[in-house]
Amino acid sequence: MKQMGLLVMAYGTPYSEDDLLPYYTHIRHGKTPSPELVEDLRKRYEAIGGISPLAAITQKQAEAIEKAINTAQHEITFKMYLGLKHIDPFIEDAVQQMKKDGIREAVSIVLAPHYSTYSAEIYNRRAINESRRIGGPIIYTIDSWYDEPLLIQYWAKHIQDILKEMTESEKKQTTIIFSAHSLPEKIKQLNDPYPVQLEETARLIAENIDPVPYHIGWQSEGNTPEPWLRPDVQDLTRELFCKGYRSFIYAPVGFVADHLEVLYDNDIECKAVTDELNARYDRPPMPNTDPQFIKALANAVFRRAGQSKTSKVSG
Ligand SMILES: CC1=C(CCC(=O)O)c2cc3nc(cc4[nH]c(cc5[nH]c(cc1n2)c(C)c5CCC(=O)O)c(CCC(=O)O)c4C)C(CCC(=O)O)=C3C
Ligand SMILES: [Fe+2]
Repeated sequence: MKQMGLLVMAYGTPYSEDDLLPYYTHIRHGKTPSPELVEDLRKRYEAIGGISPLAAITQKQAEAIEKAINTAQHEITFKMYLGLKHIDPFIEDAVQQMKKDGIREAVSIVLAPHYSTYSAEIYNRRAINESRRIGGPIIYTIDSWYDEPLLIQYWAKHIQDILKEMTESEKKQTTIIFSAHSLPEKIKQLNDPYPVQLEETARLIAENIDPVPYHIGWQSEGNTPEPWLRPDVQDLTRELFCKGYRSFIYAPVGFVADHLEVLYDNDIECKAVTDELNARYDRPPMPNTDPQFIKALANAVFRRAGQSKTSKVSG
């Protein structure tokens, strides 16, 4: 049977408080953050329980994708390698390990559904550059998977679960806020598909649930002077409250796991706004290792492996 590498790439999170400074410095391209910024970040991690559950979830997601894809088909055996953006094991480490293990071809997937110049493009470029540098495996990258049917179904099911508990009059005052991580506004000039892909994810999910008005927002914007994509989800909540909405369903579909951006920026910061306004707050569970969600990723990987074969035969 054919063997291929499965390179699963994700953001990474500190494993302990000691990792906080090097991790944050890496995110800032090697610039040491001020003590105030570090303290602010430390407090946010503290508010969600000390450190993030993300490290364990990412590991479990990666193992689950490997298992799902090796169980679902018997043409190719995939061997999983985890490569992180901002902490070890780094993407480059994973590519080196694949080479050491004699892997000649690999499919890579990023644990973030939408393509952007700040996410998928960087992950994929780092993997391919390292492989070229060391003469490692050919890596078939996946740009995005924001419209995978099982991803859409996952969110639709969990939003519908919230809607079906509401009375008709409650539902009439409800809106859904679909969101992703904000990025510097200049991505629009680069024709980055990120905003359009988020809209498409929202539209597809909305098609599969009871009709409720929905809006697009951005969250977790960075601490820099340049303009970021807006509206921010908290500002948007106030604006929509003024328009008469009294119940808000937050669907942070740009993310796939329980981590700081969701557990703090949604569950603490957005919740503080809805509490202040005396409005209802709901946030569906994150996909984490939900089997249907994992299958969505396995499907995307398997399709890409198939394309690699055809492109080789024809090219
Ligand atoms: C697009 C995108 C995603 C989604 C796609 C993907 O997943 O790749 C994402 C995910 C995540 N971002 C994360 C953590 C952080 N991101 C930061 C800062 C930044 N993110 C950015 C972008 C993104 N980030 C940007 C443009 C900055 C500013 C950098 C600068 O200064 O130029 C900072 C610094 C402090 C702060 O700004 O809060 C932290 C701590 C965690 C882990 C959470 C945990 O540990 O639980 C996750 C999953
Ligand atoms: Fe980030």
